[in-house]
Amino acid sequence: MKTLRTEVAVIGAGTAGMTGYRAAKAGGKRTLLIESNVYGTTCARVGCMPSKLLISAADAAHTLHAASGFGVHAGEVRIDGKAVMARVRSERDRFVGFVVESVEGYPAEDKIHGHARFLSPTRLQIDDHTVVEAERFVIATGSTPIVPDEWRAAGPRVITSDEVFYWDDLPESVAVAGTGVIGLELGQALHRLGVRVTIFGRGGSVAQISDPDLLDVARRAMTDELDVRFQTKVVKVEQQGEGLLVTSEDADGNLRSEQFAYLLSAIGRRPNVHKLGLEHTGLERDHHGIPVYDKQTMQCGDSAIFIAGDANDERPQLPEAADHGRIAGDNAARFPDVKPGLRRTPLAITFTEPQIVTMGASFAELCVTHTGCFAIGRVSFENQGRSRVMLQNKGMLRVYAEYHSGRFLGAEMIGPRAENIGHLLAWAVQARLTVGEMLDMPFYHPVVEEGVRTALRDLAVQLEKPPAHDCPCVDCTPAP
Ligand SMILES: Cc1cc2nc3c(=O)[nH]c(=O)nc-3n(C[C@H](O)[C@H](O)[C@H](O)COP(=O)(O)OP(=O)(O)OC[C@H]3O[C@@H](n4cnc5c(N)ncnc54)[C@H](O)[C@@H]3O)c2cc1C
Ligand SMILES: NC(=O)c1ccc[n+]([C@@H]2O[C@H](COP(=O)([O-])OP(=O)(O)OC[C@H]3O[C@@H](n4cnc5c(N)ncnc54)[C@H](O)[C@@H]3O)[C@@H](O)[C@H]2O)c1
Repeated sequence: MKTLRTEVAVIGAGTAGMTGYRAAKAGGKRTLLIESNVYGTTCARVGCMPSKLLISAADAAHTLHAASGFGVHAGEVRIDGKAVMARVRSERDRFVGFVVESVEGYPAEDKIHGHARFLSPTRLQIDDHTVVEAERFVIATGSTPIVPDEWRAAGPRVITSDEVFYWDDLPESVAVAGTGVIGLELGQALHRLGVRVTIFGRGGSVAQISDPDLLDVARRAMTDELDVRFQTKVVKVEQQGEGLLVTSEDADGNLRSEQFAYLLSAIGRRPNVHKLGLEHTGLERDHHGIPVYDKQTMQCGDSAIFIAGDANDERPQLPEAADHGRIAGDNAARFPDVKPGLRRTPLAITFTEPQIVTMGASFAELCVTHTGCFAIGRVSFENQGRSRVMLQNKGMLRVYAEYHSGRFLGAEMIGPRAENIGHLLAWAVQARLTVGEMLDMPFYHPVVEEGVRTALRDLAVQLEKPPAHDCPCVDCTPAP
């Protein structure tokens, strides 16, 4: 058994681990980066990039279908599944290549391959070949898709997003479990590429939306196009021939069994904190087993251990993993003189059509932090000028601001160009603008942003009224 001594050990070479490694090195510390799997990160290999590649192919197919609404007829649309998947894989490999190249640029003596597990607060076991003794640690171990054991038992046709981007061809049919971000993004993309898709939602949630009024609009938008069955659970999965027999149960207890080529489990991801030997660190952990940590410094208690990225489950998105990693690596180098790092305004985008975006404080969060003291403005995109012009007139924006100060707090939206509007509004939240200041900004014509102005004007009117005796959260039941 080899023993290595270092100042900082970073566990996991994903986005958070790579930025953590670079920050600790920039802080002047001898740093080891430990990875148990292949290099390339979840984002580039099986996450953000390949999913957006698949969605772009689906958008191309959809544009052809939607063209007839403008009187433009493209003829018969033919989707070559092998060509679609070949582009997804080859472009994905290109992105992965850049990441791998970066890691290859790190000095060989800084990298160890193997699964890391804590033996004590200062020692790690790497597989069965090395013990690493370190003064400080960054846990950046990412997350893993959840698949219930009883589904897994039905064999290899039960898959997760990890497998989709290795397909050579598009399958005939896919059942998707989960109406979260992954279920809706991939479910809609596959549907638009000609795959028979049914999406099962055990409740009524739609991606990250928490505003009940918006949820209604979003459920309608999704069911208008897709076979989404809300309040319907997958209760049994059996292997049948080449595929699967999936039995579901709706809210009235009706059972239905259908054949699909695959079942895609998109019911969430679990932080990789369970096979890390955390019980040997003395760290306090929450009920999910995640060490209790400070969201500004990423420090676990007052220890020399920091946690970053999906591993801490705070905001499991790529830009957050990078920020967490930078803060954790920097503070590992500075320990014990840790300092708060830059945390940005929350921004989450679901790349469905219509796109879904939340930024700043969500409706559900405001119901806790601003009970009775936030106002709501809204706009529907159904009759919004530019949205109708583009035949994308679906969705709604709900904007929130604080009474008295008029400060803009956040928004939730499903609608056209939401990825861009989300950025605009997130910047306004971070700049601590008031609704009045936002309305003083320029708005061109005819643009979707004029819809934002309508919502802000509505919000300004609501802010003029005295706060309702009823908290606006009377209908604030937790998102199902
Ligand atoms: C299908 C999909 C689509 C997504 N799309 C988007 C998107 O559009 N936009 C967005 O912002 N985010 C998106 N995300 C989320 C984003 O990919 C993740 O939040 C981000 O990649 C997490 O980075 P990370 O560094 O925390 O984890 P990872 O990149 O997973 O890195 C963790 C690393 O730790 C290693 N590891 C784990 N345990 C150990 C151990 N004990 N010892 C050694 N190594 C270990 C793992 O092998 C892995 O390489 C998507 C995710 C998925 C799955
Ligand atoms: N565009 C993006 O930024 C993007 C894209 C994909 C993934 N991601 C990240 O990946 C994370 C994981 O995505 P996800 O879609 O797997 O999780 P999610 O938390 O977004 O959604 C999981 C869904 O599964 C449902 N569910 C949970 N248990 C279930 C069960 N037993 N049966 C049926 N349904 C069940 C939940 O109600 C929820 O609707 C997200 O939180 C997101 O941060 C981001």
